[in-house]
Amino acid sequence: MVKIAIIYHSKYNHTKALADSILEGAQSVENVQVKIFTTEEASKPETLKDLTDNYSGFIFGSPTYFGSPSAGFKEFIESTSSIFATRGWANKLASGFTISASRAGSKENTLIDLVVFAAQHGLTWVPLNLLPGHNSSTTTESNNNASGYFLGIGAQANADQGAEGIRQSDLESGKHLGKRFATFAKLYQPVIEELKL
Ligand SMILES: Cc1cc2nc3c(=O)[nH]c(=O)nc-3n(C[C@H](O)[C@H](O)[C@H](O)COP(=O)(O)O)c2cc1C
Repeated sequence: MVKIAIIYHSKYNHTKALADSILEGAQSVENVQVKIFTTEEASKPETLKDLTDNYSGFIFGSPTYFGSPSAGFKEFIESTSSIFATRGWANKLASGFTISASRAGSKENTLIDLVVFAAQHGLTWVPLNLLPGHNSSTTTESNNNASGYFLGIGAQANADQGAEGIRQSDLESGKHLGKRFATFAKLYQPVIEELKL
């Protein structure tokens, strides 16, 4: 069974809600097992070993704090140093998502940081592949990928609300990414096996 993991950090549950929507999309794909981890859980040595030995791909999620991944997510990044050194994640798949209060809010920078993290591990990045949803006089924020990101999901949540303040269209984008990533992981599995060190 192909296994994928969603690994996220969230202080106020916005990133968590987005992670849950990705989980829902990924679970709709047969013969793929998907598990969700907080960065705290994922950083434990035994979990890192399990992720390295048994998983084919990771979807990374962090809120955008001051235009970059949160300190919690960065701690997770740094906990993977020994895997980096032994190329334990090389040729597996990765994708990513972030959320912030502003429509833009410097989210692109967070996504780029996630791509660089993945590239340093030799992970192969799966982009969102949704057209920008809200870029004309006839579109609204209720269209998927309303903020028009390409690398991954750049979602928006109102600063004065909990998970109910997240755009529904972003949660739909989450389901899209989960389903797309799980499908990729299933089809890509022979490549991962072929390229195993
Ligand atoms: C320390 C801190 C820094 C933040 N920096 C940004 C930012 O750079 N851009 C932005 O649009 N929102 C920013 N926000 C708002 C958060 O990105 C937003 O509330 C997000 O949805 C929180 O996700 P979480 O509930 O998963 O922690 C910041 C919030 C905090 C607490």
